[in-house]
Amino acid sequence: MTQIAFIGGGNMARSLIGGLLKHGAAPGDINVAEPMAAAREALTRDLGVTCHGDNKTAAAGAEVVVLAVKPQVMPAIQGDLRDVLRAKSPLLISIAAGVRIDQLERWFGALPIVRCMPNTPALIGAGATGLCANAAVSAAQKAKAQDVLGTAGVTRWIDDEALMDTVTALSGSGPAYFFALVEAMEAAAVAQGLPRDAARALAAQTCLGAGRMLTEGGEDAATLRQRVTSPNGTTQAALESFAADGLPVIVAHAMGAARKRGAELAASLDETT
Ligand SMILES: NC(=O)C1=CN([C@@H]2O[C@H](COP(=O)(O)OP(=O)(O)OC[C@H]3O[C@@H](n4cnc5c(N)ncnc54)[C@H](O)[C@@H]3O)[C@@H](O)[C@H]2O)C=CC1
Ligand SMILES: O=C(O)[C@@H]1CCC=N1
Repeated sequence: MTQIAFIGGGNMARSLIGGLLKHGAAPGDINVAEPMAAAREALTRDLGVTCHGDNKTAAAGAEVVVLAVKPQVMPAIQGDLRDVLRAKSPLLISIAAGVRIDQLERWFGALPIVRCMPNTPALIGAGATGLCANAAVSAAQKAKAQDVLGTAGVTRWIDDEALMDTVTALSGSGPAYFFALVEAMEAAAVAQGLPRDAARALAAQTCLGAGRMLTEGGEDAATLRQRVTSPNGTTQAALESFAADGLPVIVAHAMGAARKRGAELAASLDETT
């Protein structure tokens, strides 16, 4: 089996490792570098993977190295990894928001690099990941990256790297938009008098059902929306209120802010490295 190293053992690493293990990867083939002792213990206890306090040891011998640290931490790990990466020239996969392939090449060397953007539903195998490769990635390595991220859910290759910040704004951050909408729906229902537990259960199941119809039914969101909307009915009243309050503009602004923040995160790293 492929030896995979994760640099950073936080939320996303845990989600991706969970997916790999569910799809037949052996815990012994996965090494994780994580500076926090409590996080290392939890990863070993819960997932059976081997954890290390230093990045170099974790990455040594790996065929695939997944960089799962915060964007701001990325430049700080180059010193640990540069030599070990040069020696073996593994496939480098970065999941960091904003961080560009040219920056990764500058910090870690001329390696096969895949920049990708997964999301937290990877934890339950329902993730969505956009991937973008540099020219050094072979067809076999592309398939390998697809295998690693594919265990977490749906994958799409993005040819134009500039669009990775849009992928981040759409599916990377998207689960949080969805949760914010659910919070608002629950709060409105409670304000109208519904008990909190009923509001929570009905909102969650509504979202699950709607999500499944989108992914399993083969019809687009507009068609499904129209089917709910009886002429002059309750849904029409709500949707007209959304439109009057500018929902599409609100969403476009929010996704613009997310995309801009991704580019800013990367630019701030150019200033310091
Ligand atoms: N949370 C999310 O929804 C998503 C996050 N991402 C990206 O994934 C990356 C990780 O995010 P999270 O897992 O949410 O963050 P996290 O904070 O849960 O995990 C980062 C881990 O890196 C460790 N770390 C810190 N310094 C380190 C070092 N020098 N060497 C090795 N490990 C170190 C931390 O102790 C922590 O456990 C970020 O770059 C983020 O942009 C990508 C997609 C979705
Ligand atoms: O908020 C963030 O920066 C990360 C990237 C996408 C989701 N979480």
